Amino acid sequence: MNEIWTTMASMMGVWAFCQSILLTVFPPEFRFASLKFLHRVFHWFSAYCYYDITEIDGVNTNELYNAVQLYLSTSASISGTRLSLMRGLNSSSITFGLSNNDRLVDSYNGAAVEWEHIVTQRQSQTFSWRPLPEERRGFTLRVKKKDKQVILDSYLDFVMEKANEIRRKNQDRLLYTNSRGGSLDSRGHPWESVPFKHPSTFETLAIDPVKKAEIMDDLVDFANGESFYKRTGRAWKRGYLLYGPPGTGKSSMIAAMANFLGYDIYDLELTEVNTNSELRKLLMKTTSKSIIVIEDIDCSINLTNRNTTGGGGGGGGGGGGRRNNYDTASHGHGIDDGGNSITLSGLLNFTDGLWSCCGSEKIFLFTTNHIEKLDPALLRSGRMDMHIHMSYCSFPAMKILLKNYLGFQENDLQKELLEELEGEIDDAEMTPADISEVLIKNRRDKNRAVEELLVEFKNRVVIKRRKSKESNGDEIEDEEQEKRALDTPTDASDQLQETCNKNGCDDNDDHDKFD
Ligand SMILES: Nc1ncnc2c1ncn2[C@@H]1O[C@H](COP(=O)(O)OP(=O)(O)OP(=O)(O)O)[C@@H](O)[C@H]1O
Ligand SMILES: [Mg+2]
Repeated sequence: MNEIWTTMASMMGVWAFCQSILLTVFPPEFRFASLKFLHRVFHWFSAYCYYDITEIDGVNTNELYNAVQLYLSTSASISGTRLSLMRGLNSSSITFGLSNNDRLVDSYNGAAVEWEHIVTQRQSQTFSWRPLPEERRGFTLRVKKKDKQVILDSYLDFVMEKANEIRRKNQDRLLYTNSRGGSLDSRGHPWESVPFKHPSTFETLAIDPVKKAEIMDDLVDFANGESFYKRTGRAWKRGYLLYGPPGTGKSSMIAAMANFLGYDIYDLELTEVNTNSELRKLLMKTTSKSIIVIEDIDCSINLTNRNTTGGGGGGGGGGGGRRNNYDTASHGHGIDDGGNSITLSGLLNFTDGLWSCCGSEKIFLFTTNHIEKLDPALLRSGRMDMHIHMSYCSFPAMKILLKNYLGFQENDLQKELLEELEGEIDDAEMTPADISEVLIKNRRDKNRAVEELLVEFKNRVVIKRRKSKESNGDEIEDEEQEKRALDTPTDASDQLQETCNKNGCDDNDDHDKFD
């Protein structure tokens, strides 16, 4: 090792000596050409080659730079003497880094490499579409020429992989949003992020335990499926569609999935994105091991017609915004996309096209309250691999809520009470959100909470029966009116007119009915 350093030092000495001779002896016009020549000769005889990894590559942030910085932070913490310490906004731990113009030696498969961190002031602001940082930062990697191949083939991949591992370990997971639409910030990112701290997990999620186990197994298979996806020639991604009424836990399920897998979430607000190419750019800037979510897909843009480029059509809940009411949303007609020209085919390409596999290990997750409004193209296998119905609270799911909210185990409750609850719950059609409200309200008195829940179930069943009786009554009345009209031919046209006025049909339909 010492010998290498001695040789290096003497070569550097020779190089410096030659440079000083050149600068003093030769006239200025020869200096540049001679320096270039000497430089070449020096590198020709040198046993090393050098690679520069700059922080900003053109206008984009160089991910390799960030990865190297993070990777070196683990080695630097052990061996460095002068280190810069960092704690990221979203990080829960401190990382170490090389100070400006400091060096660090690393080894990989028996090959020694040297990293140097180089920071210089940016001379003058060159023209750019966005402001660039004041400092120009980069790493120089020095590798022996004989080790060049091994370093280029696998060391840099190893560095990237290790950096991702460190990032996941150090950093709290992030929730990204595209609130700026598709425009980029000064480091070229279209996404803004905040720490993701949603407490929902599969333990707290009240859904049927068999369904829960199935979903968890599917997620584990996906996360461990790198070789499977490679072998079968499929992009390493999976699509889930969560559908069901509001308050059944669709958003809670997304958070539980992210917490279970340790993935970041990209919450894509489609109404903020104007074009298909903006959508593609957003996708390109998502990282691996992430869940890309589009909530309320039926309300985001008009997705019922592949050829429609926004505006008109019958897709959503109106206004391009989120809908809050399950019942009223179903009557929405048309949609004003406010200049949004994303098409269904743009979205399909986003989830399924060539671009969807940039980066890997990504989950696409759509939610909707109205699965019947979605285009079949969006639902076919391969796009949305698993359709998960989030339904009204079932008896097994209710037991999970009783346990989580009140600390009840199954044996803590009287058998008769449990049976009564079981008998009513399906007819009551209450969502887990409704049930948890009752439990939270009465959580100081557990027994009262359960009694109140039973009362609520019974009330709902009564209301539901009354409503269905009323609507049945209306139907019977209509039928009887029509029958009377047919039985008394002289009054028929008047009677029918009355029925039609009530139901809103036009003159042409009348003839069909009579026929
Ligand atoms: N299956 C569930 N398990 C546990 N808690 C639930 C479940 N469903 C709903 N909740 C509770 O109800 C609240 C609302 O649930 P959530 O936002 O996940 O419903 P959602 O299906 O996404 O509704 P929306 O369709 O309106 O977006 C949450 O705070 C959560 O605590
Ligand atoms: Mg939701």
